[in-house]
Amino acid sequence: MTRIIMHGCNGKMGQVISKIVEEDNDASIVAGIDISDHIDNPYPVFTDINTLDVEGDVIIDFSTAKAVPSLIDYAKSRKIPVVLCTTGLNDEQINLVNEASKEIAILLSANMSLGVNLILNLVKKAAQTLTSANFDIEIIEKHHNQKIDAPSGTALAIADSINASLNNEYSYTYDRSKERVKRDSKEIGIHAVRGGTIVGEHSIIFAGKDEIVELNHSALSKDIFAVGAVNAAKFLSQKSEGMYDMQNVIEGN
Ligand SMILES: NC(=O)c1ccc[n+]([C@@H]2O[C@H](COP(=O)([O-])OP(=O)(O)OC[C@H]3O[C@@H](n4cnc5c(N)ncnc54)[C@H](O)[C@@H]3O)[C@@H](O)[C@H]2O)c1
Ligand SMILES: O=C(O)C1=N[C@H](C(=O)O)CCC1
Repeated sequence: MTRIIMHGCNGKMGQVISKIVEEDNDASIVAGIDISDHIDNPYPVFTDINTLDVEGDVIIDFSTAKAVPSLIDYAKSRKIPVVLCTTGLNDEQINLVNEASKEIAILLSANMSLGVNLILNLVKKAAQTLTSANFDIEIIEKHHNQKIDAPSGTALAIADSINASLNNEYSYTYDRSKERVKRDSKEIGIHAVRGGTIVGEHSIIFAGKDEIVELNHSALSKDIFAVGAVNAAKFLSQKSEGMYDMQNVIEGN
């Protein structure tokens, strides 16, 4: 039985995970943490992480980037692994996470779904083949109107995966309205759309002379992220210090 502490338990993802775990015989949520305590949960909820006195095997985090430093401090002090799913972390917060992974197990992933993690691999092959024939690369992501960060963590992870396969020679362009110039061949355009209840859509467009190759992923419910996060929590609860990602969970190593 994996004992989960749910950080951000009263948010949209925290509540989806709470439902998924209720039907899971191998996991339970033993405590939640949320600065907003307006929901009745079947586990105790703490509004301040430093008052949490319930033992757990792993923390799942879906909160906000600002909450990450105190979460990491707590996890280090208790030696608890963290599945970090919050997006929009700045460089300082990412450095903090990387440093902490020398002491505890951390799994950092902008997208917990199987499909997006497959796409992170597929884009590498597509980018290598198509850029050698001068194809341009653009990424469009669409999310609900409650999302704070833009572009999505997933769009950035896809761009990073492509760029790594191209010797990190590409730069990212987020806004074409500022300059009246043609696009550079070594750039990846990244564009965000926000509206309604769109769960999450990502399109990677490779546009060449007279042909276009497009890879698409559509999330039809938040359950796909929750299932991935619970699988990751079970996996990570058994691991010692280090930095992990969803590839480790999918491959079981
Ligand atoms: N990795 C993925 O697969 C994935 C999937 C969905 C969402 N996300 C990311 O997860 C994050 C949360 O998404 P959401 O849709 O659940 O957002 P949400 O706004 O519905 O929930 C966030 C929750 O965190 C709580 N919170 C804020 N500050 C806190 C603090 N200091 N301590 C504890 N709790 C705090 C809020 O009160 C809220 O209940 C976002 O960054 C989002 O981009 C990642
Ligand atoms: O709903 C969100 O917020 C999501 N955020 C992640 C991102 O920023 O990539 C993953 C998809 C859902």
